[in-house]
Amino acid sequence: MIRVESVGKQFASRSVLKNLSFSVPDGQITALLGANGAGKTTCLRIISGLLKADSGKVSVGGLDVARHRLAARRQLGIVGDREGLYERLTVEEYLTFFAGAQGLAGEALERALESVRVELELDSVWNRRTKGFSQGERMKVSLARALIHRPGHLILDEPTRGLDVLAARLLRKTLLQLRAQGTAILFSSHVMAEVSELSDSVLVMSEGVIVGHGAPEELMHLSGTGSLEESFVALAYGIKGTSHGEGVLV
Ligand SMILES: Nc1ncnc2c1ncn2[C@@H]1O[C@H](COP(=O)(O)OP(=O)(O)OP(=O)(O)O)[C@@H](O)[C@H]1O
Repeated sequence: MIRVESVGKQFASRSVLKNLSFSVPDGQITALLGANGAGKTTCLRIISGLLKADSGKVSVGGLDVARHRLAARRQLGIVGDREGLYERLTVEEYLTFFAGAQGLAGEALERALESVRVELELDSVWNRRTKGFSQGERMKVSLARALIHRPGHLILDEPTRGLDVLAARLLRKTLLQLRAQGTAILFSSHVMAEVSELSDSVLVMSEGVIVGHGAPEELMHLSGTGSLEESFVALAYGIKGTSHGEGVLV
């Protein structure tokens, strides 16, 4: 489980996260929605230990991220929004490097490599240098890197951005398999169809606070709207959509 408790963050005295609290249970997919600039990436970076919160606490698998950063990171896979691949390395070399950094060696390392190669359909690029990789190829390698040590928790920042239909489908299939294996998954997205299809639970963030939390159907019911998109717009912007797509302030 990932727990975010009363987290606050400011940039140059501007509050970006305000007393934020939520949890991401094991074996569930939780979506984090919000308008541009709502604070999603900041929140994901704090959970990942890449950024320090000014106040509050984050734990991953019971480990406080600020106090036990490395141990918490071992329990976490991260697919970020600006992934750097080492362009001179082949996929196999790149993943071997990260697997080594996670303490994998010998047979365990071989098994881990084999497992992500098959699961993420990496055969055709396995021995290619990553320079010039397409968006879909980059995503698969990033996901393989995140999963190489089989973490119990996975965080993804807009993972389907720029992906074609097949790559997005492979990603969704992988996330559903991981959920079935008990992984706690948190992903940010702007794509409502994908959020509806994948999520057990949705968090709607607006200006650094959670303004809605529940199963997609619950949010639709609570906001009295007929679709997740309208429900999101009502919660995140305070605008209730009409059947013509126009909006009125509530
Ligand atoms: N390092 C930083 N320094 C100053 N301000 C920052 C920094 N990082 C983020 N911000 C600001 O914090 C706010 C939240 O940014 P964040 O990237 O978390 O939003 P987001 O919800 O992920 O947006 P998007 O959907 O556009 O990716 C924005 O106003 C952004 O400009």
